[in-house]
Amino acid sequence: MRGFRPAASRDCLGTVPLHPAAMSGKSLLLKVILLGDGGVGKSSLMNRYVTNKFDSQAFHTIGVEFLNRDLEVDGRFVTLQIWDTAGQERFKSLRTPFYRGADCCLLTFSVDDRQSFENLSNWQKEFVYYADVKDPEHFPFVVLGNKIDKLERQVSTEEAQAWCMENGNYPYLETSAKDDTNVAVAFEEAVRQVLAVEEQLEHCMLGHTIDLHSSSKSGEFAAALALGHWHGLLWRKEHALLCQGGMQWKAMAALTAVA
Ligand SMILES: Nc1nc2c(ncn2[C@@H]2O[C@H](COP(=O)(O)OP(=O)(O)OP(=O)(O)O)[C@@H](O)[C@H]2O)c(=O)[nH]1
Repeated sequence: MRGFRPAASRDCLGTVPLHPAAMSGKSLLLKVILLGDGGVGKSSLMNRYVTNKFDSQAFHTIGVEFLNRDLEVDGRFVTLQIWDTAGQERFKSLRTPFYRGADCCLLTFSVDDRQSFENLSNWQKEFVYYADVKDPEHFPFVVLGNKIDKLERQVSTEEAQAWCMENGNYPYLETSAKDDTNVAVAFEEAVRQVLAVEEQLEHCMLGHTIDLHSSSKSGEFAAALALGHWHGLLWRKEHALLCQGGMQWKAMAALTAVA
């Protein structure tokens, strides 16, 4: 039986030293959130990635906690703010208020725990509802099958990949926080997914800014699309306030001008 430790008392809350790019305000702050059943290894993945430590007797999380890590992905400097949540049902009311403003959701299960895999849909729905995601089809989810170091699996790679394909074509990665397998790759993939959405948004905004000055039908269509995106991307609003000179600021400024 594992013990409990209130998130607020965890001594690992905090940040690693910022990269110079982050300190100069050129780093993008991205909030990613780890969701999944209690015991699948969310805290272990976060701690492995940020502190490179693994605790075989990890405590259950109560509420939420977060750690920051700076990284560079495809030439972009990013400060990743990783939010670890309590997976146990009894802590639902403590974790859900923290979903809003997330840029990416890492849906996590354990490959040796079938129930945790079957609960992925519930986690996805809970996130969409409490994060108030207006456009779930385009929200960047990444699915992690953790504990692949364990010999007895209850979920095959093929089955997990099929679920990802059917539920939004999400990237799927198999990880082990214990062995440090694919942990960095998983968080980098989360960043890539967010950046891909950002690039689409920026591309879209550039197009709309030009078209809105036109009185043509295509201009009207572009305006409708722009406003559609505005509503679809309202979930980003709070996050934009947290960004440090990243793309969101530019995108939000453009959207405000359009609206
Ligand atoms: N073998 C193995 N054990 C792991 C791995 N990741 C985590 N564990 C163990 O699984 C147990 C649960 O890990 P946690 O990281 O606390 O799980 P969690 O998802 O954060 O759990 P909650 O805080 O209850 O939501 C701990 O005993 C960990 O040591 C892994 O990759 N392989």
